[in-house]
Amino acid sequence: MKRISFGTDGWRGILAEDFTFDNVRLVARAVARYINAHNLAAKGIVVGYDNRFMSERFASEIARVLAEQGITVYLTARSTPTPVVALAVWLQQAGGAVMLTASHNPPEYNGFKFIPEYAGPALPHITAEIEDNIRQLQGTGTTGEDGRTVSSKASVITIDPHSDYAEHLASLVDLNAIGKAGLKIAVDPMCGAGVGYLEDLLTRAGAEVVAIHCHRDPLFGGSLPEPTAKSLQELRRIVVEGGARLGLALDGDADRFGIIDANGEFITPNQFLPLLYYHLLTFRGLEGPVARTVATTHLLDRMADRKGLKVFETPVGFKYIGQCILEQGVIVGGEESGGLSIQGHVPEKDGILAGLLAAEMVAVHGKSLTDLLEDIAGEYGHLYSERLDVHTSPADKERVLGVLQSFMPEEVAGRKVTGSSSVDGVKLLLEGGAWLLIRASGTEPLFRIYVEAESHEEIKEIQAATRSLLGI
Ligand SMILES: O=P(O)(O)OC[C@H]1O[C@H](O)[C@H](O)[C@@H](O)[C@@H]1O
Repeated sequence: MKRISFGTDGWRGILAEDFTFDNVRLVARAVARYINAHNLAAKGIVVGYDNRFMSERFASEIARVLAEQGITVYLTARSTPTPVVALAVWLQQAGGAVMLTASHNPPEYNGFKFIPEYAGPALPHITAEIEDNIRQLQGTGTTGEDGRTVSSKASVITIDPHSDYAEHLASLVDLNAIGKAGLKIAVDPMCGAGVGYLEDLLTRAGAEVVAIHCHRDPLFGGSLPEPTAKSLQELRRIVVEGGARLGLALDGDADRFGIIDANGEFITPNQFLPLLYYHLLTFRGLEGPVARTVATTHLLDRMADRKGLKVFETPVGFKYIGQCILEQGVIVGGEESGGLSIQGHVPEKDGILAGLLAAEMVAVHGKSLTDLLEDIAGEYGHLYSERLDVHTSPADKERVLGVLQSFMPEEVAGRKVTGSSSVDGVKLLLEGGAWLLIRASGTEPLFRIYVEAESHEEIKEIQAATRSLLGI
């Protein structure tokens, strides 16, 4: 059996292979120990789940195990997005949450996220404590207990935070403007836990909504519940043929966003984050720093620099961005993989919020996102970015990790290395404003090579040179 560990965002495993009832009970016991050790049992814990195979059964088993350990459980009445479960921690003033989801992974996976009391993804010292608890429980042989004979010491209360969440979002987004603009918007929740959320909020705002993939399908129609350009072809077609002003998509647990503009172009997170920061600074008149991961566009830095504002650069993982939202007063924080949140919201990424903000921007500026991008390029110049995911064999992975330990070339593709960072993986800043980052993914068995430069040609050259330097 594979060692149970929490990666970039939670423990993920293949159903029936690693993700078994025994293991889920074990991890739930480990979380219970954490909650009890920190005197949070009386505050209770929220348990939510996505639309994956048997997620509801896993969730009720977790609820049972936690209640047996004397912890009050707030179990969601139906599948619920990760950001809604995070908000429920605030609403219930709970001691944390467990969210059953493998996010955008293939259908054969399920996963277990722990959201502590602060309502964002768990920081490494917290997941390390839970992992220690797992090892201790394994050591005492209590691993696979099914505990059915023990009676619950605490109650399991059913909750449905949908309407409170909708109300909260209405305080963060200008729904009136969306309604007034009479936008037609196509929505694709990709059969995930976000089904019903964007459709409901946009319809209530007064937009005309066309929605696809609004039913539960644990196989996600044969593709991945990941809102990328590749997987949003159908949404793209509906936007273009149906004359919609936007296409908005979510991943399997609705914490990530995917956006299609009126002309059918996929707006990457690295394009959307600067658009949003620009909107908040100029239109909403907010003034405050921004947080981005080390893998996310430096266009944000250009905007912040112009206003003398700070940029927080974090390792990959929204857990770090969430902390900047909580502690550094950033007005927006996000990452290239499609996560963002803003001041006033939970420090958890929220694809529903991101989609609504995109609609607000189109409504209030009266322009498409592509046109707004051109406006920004006029002021701050063009920056393009691309990520290459490179699979390696386990042996090659070790070799590449070894090479990366002292990877400091003087130049890459004929461009001098002018600076470096080891916040996460190896990041090299190149003359002329380009940069590259190589790191091992914490959620998939591969390396990611991220490059940002002023042209696509430059990106290709830097990618090729990096691959040949690393031999991958
Ligand atoms: O690059 P990885 O380590 O695979 O992480 C990619 C992404 O995985 C999850 O979705 C996390 O929630 C994100 O914060 C992270 O950016």
